[in-house]
Amino acid sequence: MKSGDRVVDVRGLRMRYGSRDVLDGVDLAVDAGEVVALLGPNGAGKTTTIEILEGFRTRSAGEVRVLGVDPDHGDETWRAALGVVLQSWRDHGRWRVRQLLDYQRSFYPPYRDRLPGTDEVLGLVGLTGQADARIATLSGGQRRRLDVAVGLVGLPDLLFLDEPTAGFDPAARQEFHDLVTRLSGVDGMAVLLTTHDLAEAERLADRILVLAGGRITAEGTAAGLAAEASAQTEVRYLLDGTSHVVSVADATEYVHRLFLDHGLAVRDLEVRRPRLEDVYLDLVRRWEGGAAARGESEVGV
Ligand SMILES: Nc1ncnc2c1ncn2[C@@H]1O[C@H](COP(=O)(O)OP(=O)(O)OP(=O)(O)O)[C@@H](O)[C@H]1O
Repeated sequence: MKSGDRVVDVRGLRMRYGSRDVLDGVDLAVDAGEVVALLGPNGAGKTTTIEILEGFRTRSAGEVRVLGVDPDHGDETWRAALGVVLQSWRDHGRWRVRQLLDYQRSFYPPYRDRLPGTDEVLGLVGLTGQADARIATLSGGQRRRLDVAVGLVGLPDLLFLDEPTAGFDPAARQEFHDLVTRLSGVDGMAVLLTTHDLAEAERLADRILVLAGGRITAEGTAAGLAAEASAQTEVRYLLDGTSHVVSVADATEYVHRLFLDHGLAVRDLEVRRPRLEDVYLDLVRRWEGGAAARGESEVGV
C-alpha cells in the first residue's frame, strides 16, 4: 500500500438487528499508514462496524470497500491482506509461541509476496524472550501481544484492533501503546482500533472517529476535536486568598494581563485546555439526550 491509498471506504453503512438500526448511515475512511480510533459508548456499534469491515458480518445496506473489495465478496487473497486480532489462542495453551506463529505463517505464502520472519514478528511485539515458552505460561499482556503477533504474521495492509488493551494493567497498556506506535511505521500499514480509553485514542490515533446514535458524530485529531467543541480554556488561580475560576477564549492574553495587574500576588495558576474527554462526554451526553427524547433506553458509557 502506498501512503495516501484509501484502505477503508464506507458510505451510508446501515445495520439493523430485528427492528433496531444500530448503524444508521455511517461514513468513514481510512488511508494507508493511518492509525484511526473508533470511539463510542457501549452498544454504539463499534464491534459491529469492525466485523462488517472484516467480512464476518453482512451489512443491511450501504457501500463498503476494504482494500478496494466489498467484504461480502472478499476472497482468500483479500483476507490474507487483513490482520484480525482474535483472542482465541488461549485454546492453544500447550503450544509454544514460535510454534503457533510458524503454523499461522504457513497459511500465507500462496497469497502474500513478502512475509516477515517469525523472529521479526516476535521482535516487533516484544516476545523474543518468550519464543519457546508455552502459551499457557504467558502473562495477560504477553498473550495479547501474541494475539497481535498472529494478526501480523501476514504483514497486513490493514490491522484491526478491537479494544486491544481492555483488562490491561498500566504497565502492559504502556508497552502495548509503544508496540502500536512502532507498527504504524511498518510498510504503510493502516490500523483501525476501537477503544473506551480516551487517553489511548489520544496517544495512538492520527484521527479519532466518534460513533454515537448510529453515525459518526465527530471526527478529527484529539486536539482538533477539543478545539472545535469549545474555544474556551479554563484558568484557575488564587488571589489574595480567594480562588478564581474563569473560562476565557485567549488564555495567553488573559494570563498576561493578570500578571501585569497583580504580579506575583497571583498564586497556584492552572490553565486547562478542553481535553478530548470533555468533548467526548459532551457528545455522548447530547446523543443520550436525543435517544431519551426518542424513547430509547439502552446506553451506558
Ligand atoms: N447478533 C446480534 N443480534 C442482535 N443484536 C446485536 C447483535 N450483535 C450486536 N447486537 C446489538 O447491537 C448493538 C451494538 O453492538 P456492538 O457490539 O457492535 O457495540 P459496541 O459499540 O462494540 O459495544 P461495546 O463498547 O459494549 O463493545 C448492541 O445493542 C448489541 O446488543
